[in-house]
Amino acid sequence: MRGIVPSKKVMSKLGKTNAEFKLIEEGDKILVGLSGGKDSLTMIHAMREQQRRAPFKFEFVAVTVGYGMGENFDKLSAHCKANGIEHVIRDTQTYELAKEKIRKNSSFCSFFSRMRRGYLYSVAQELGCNKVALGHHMDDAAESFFMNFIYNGQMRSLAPKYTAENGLIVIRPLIQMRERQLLAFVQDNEIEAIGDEACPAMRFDVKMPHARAKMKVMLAKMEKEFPDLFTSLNAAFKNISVDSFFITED
Ligand SMILES: Nc1ncnc2c1ncn2[C@@H]1O[C@H](COP(=O)(O)OP(=O)(O)OP(=O)(O)O)[C@@H](O)[C@H]1O
Repeated sequence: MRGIVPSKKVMSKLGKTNAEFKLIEEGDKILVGLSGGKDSLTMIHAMREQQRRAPFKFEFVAVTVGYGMGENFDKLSAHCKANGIEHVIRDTQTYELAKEKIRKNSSFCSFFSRMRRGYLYSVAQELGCNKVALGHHMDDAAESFFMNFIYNGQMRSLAPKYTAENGLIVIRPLIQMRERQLLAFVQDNEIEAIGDEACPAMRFDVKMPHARAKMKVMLAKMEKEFPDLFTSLNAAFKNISVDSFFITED
């Protein structure tokens, strides 16, 4: 089954990122995290097409983690089925476990994300996957970079590939793509994506993820002033002069 094919630009970025960071390799079995948002939806279609084109064989399965909030994933399942993509749904008690945090009005956004990551890893192991793919893109990497810089005093971003403590390899095939490319993919193909309001943190009137929203606004302003900002950031993330920072000798 051919299914929906992402644009040439998306496929070429995926191919280049794959080759550059050796993300997908012969014999891989990859768990692809599918939230139902535009990013992970683009990712499953791009990987499906990559599987068709690549001269090597790999398998993948889309996995959706529910938060125990009565989410309905029927449409998402039907979409995967119609496009010949294996889809596994796992519901969890994350919401129940997070209630205490919600009562205390403390940040539970990161709690959801930590719990989700843990579930994704255990499902990956259960399904015999050696890699986990996440749909983060260049805008996410830039926002994370500036969030860490401004709020935490750290120089960190989102790596295209790393090995988690449990030995699973985490890959981010969309990391060199812009968010607007992913939005265009779902719009052009009239794919119904879950919007930002589906982020569990947005469902409660407490502690919204202000920091990320602020970074988005700041980056948009900077990009207006410096149109090549993201191209530069992408290059800078590969061109790090560690020696030029304040490193102590011991
Ligand atoms: N409920 C979920 N089940 C499975 N994987 C998920 C889930 N939520 C997020 N992920 C994975 O983690 C990645 C990053 O999550 P994040 O919350 O930043 O994305 P999102 O805003 O839901 O975006 P997206 O548009 O990718 O779906 C997603 O792209 C997806 O690969």
